[in-house]
Amino acid sequence: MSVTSPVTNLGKIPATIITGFLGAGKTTLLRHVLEHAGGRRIAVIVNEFGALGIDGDTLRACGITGCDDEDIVELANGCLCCTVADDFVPTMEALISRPNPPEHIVIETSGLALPKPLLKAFNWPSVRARLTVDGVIAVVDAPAVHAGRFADDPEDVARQRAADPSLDHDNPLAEVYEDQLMSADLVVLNKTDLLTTAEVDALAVQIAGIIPRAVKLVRTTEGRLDPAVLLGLGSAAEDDLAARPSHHDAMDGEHEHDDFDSFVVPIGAQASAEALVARLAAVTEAHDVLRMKGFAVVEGKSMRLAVQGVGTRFRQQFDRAWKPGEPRAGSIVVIGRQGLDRTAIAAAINDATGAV
Ligand SMILES: Nc1nc2c(ncn2[C@@H]2O[C@H](COP(=O)(O)OP(=O)(O)OP(=O)(O)O)[C@@H](O)[C@H]2O)c(=O)[nH]1
Repeated sequence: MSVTSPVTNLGKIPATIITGFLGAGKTTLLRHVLEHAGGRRIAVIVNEFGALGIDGDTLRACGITGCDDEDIVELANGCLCCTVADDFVPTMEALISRPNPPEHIVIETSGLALPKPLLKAFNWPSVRARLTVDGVIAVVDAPAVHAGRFADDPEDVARQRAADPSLDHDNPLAEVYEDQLMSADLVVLNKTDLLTTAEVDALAVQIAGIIPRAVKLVRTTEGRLDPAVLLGLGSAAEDDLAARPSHHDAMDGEHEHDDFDSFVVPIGAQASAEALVARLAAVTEAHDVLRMKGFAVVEGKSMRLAVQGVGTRFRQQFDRAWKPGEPRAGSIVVIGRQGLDRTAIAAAINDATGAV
């Protein structure tokens, strides 16, 4: 199957931005795109909030034919929206200056990144001359929205607004979520397997109410969408910034993700995958962790265990063999609101007795 680009911005390389909150399913969707790219040369830039490049590693481990390691560029440890000048622009310049430049670039932003500063970077002269934003895709974790994870506590907002009338939200997750939606050309309502059709219908209406433009919304599970739906939107979003309002516009350089914290916990060899995941889920519950992901060594197994947690929902799989010479060491990235008790969380993750 082939994916076509629009004729607008002729000669420019199209770039798709995939945004969406922590754990919404961005990497899963991207992996599906790469698996169904039909031979098209796609370069990927993955940005993560945590200091370990888990997403890049996950994509490399998938063994997609035609997807070379050099086509996956990681910008770890920071949010693209803060490191646009230092990291993003030079990376894009290097990609498009290759002797054999990519036909399409897909950028997976960190779950906490605000897309607007990234969109603005497409107006830097060196970038604008060769690239155009084909589209911004916002991946939404349908069950997380349904559970109210991005909602404000109305009483809390009323109380805080009494002191500060300019207050918008009390929940920093709400601001990141809304910013990501408001920048979108296409909304992907993912993880619909975990809700009823009526619940998904209600979410679609709720989301349409947040976005001030008519934006297409598609529903899916495991990001299983035809790349022809995702690539080739031809939005030239860099010319259309005013239509994509952001909380950040009024924030004068402050970033919502200052409200979040991330750290890495090294873990020893595990007696069992199930016991590890049960322990991680208990720690998540006890400490209100938003996201965990990482790799582990399991005794007696030649394969690496990949672990993914979104809230208390965990998945694990042996994703590939440990490579010769690769240190057999496990680590888990933990992401949550500021104020996480790092010492207690690290101790509980490593406590085989199960105390949290
Ligand atoms: N039940 C269910 N789980 C899903 C679906 N899509 C993705 N997942 C799982 O959700 C978890 C997070 O998926 P990722 O694709 O890593 O999410 P992400 O948005 O890239 O995460 P960050 O990069 O950390 O923000 C993984 O365990 C996925 O297997 C889905 O449609 N249904």
